[in-house]
Amino acid sequence: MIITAEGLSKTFTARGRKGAQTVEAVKGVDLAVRTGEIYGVLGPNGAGKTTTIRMLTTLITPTGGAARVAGHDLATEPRKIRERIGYVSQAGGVDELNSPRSNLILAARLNGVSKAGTAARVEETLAAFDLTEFADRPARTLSGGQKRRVAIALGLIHRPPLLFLDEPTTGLDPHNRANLWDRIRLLRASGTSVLLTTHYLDEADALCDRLAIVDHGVVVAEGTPADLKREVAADVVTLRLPSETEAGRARGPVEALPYTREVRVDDDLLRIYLDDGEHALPHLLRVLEESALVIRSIALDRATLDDVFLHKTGRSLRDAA
Ligand SMILES: Nc1ncnc2c1ncn2[C@@H]1O[C@H](COP(=O)(O)OP(=O)(O)OP(=O)(O)O)[C@@H](O)[C@H]1O
Repeated sequence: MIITAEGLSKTFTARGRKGAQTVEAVKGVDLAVRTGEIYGVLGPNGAGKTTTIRMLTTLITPTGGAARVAGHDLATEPRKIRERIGYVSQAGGVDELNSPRSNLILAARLNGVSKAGTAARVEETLAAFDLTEFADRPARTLSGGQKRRVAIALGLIHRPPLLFLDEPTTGLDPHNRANLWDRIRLLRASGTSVLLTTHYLDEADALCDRLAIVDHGVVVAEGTPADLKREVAADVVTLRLPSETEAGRARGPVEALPYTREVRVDDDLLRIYLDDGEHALPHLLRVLEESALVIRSIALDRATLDDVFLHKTGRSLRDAA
């Protein structure tokens, strides 16, 4: 394991005009991240993802719990941890007035790359992130995607075995997101372990080997994307009925069917979780017709991580975000 955390927690005390207020940002998180995997922490805004990353990267002290990161104890060996990790914050840490090359030279020297080795390391890193062409322009003149690549290159200049990425693709267009996903996969292929936070369902699904879904400072589910979805159901049939009352009326007959795993009513929508939607659908419709229920529309989809979030928290991650 490259990261293990047990009961990690953080309570902030914010002092305002109304006196001191405490916020339990993280409430006892357990994590086990394997060496060489891309591990995702998925959750809505305010779930405690950044706070968790800031604790694991030694930037803030936990209120409770313990962790080992890259082979060292968080409480007693923070300096050793810092030598072995890279961290790319949401803000990115790129000095906009300076060029990618100067940014990288400074990061290399700050992170203990030898003076003699710095020039070659910087050139390699610029090339690996397709930055050579813009290496000497002030970073403020770069596009969002290019700037993000500089930020990640900065986190990797000292070749850490573990990289933390806080919301790496937020604000990027689909092309740049896909490009960054490929780069993160290349990192894994070269043996680097990656912990990233995201609130994008598709990102967690497509990119992460395993993930923790967090909400209100706790882990509500943990596993591979496929296992998490399988736990809920393979398929989701969504039926739109004329009203919420009608949807409620449909619930009983549908719940009674042997292959139904779970049914949710959401306004005039009836969401039915089951394992073989294609085969169940004709039967399902017949049962509803027998109950004289009118169906306005039908959709059959594979279960998503949003269904997992809904199942665990009662809310959709899309709404929660
Ligand atoms: N320094 C602080 N003082 C007080 N409260 C804080 C502080 N930092 C974070 N919080 C609170 O802790 C909670 C978790 O915040 P955190 O930034 O970890 O969430 P997040 O999941 O990373 O959200 P986002 O996706 O918006 O970055 C929030 O309610 C936030 O307002």
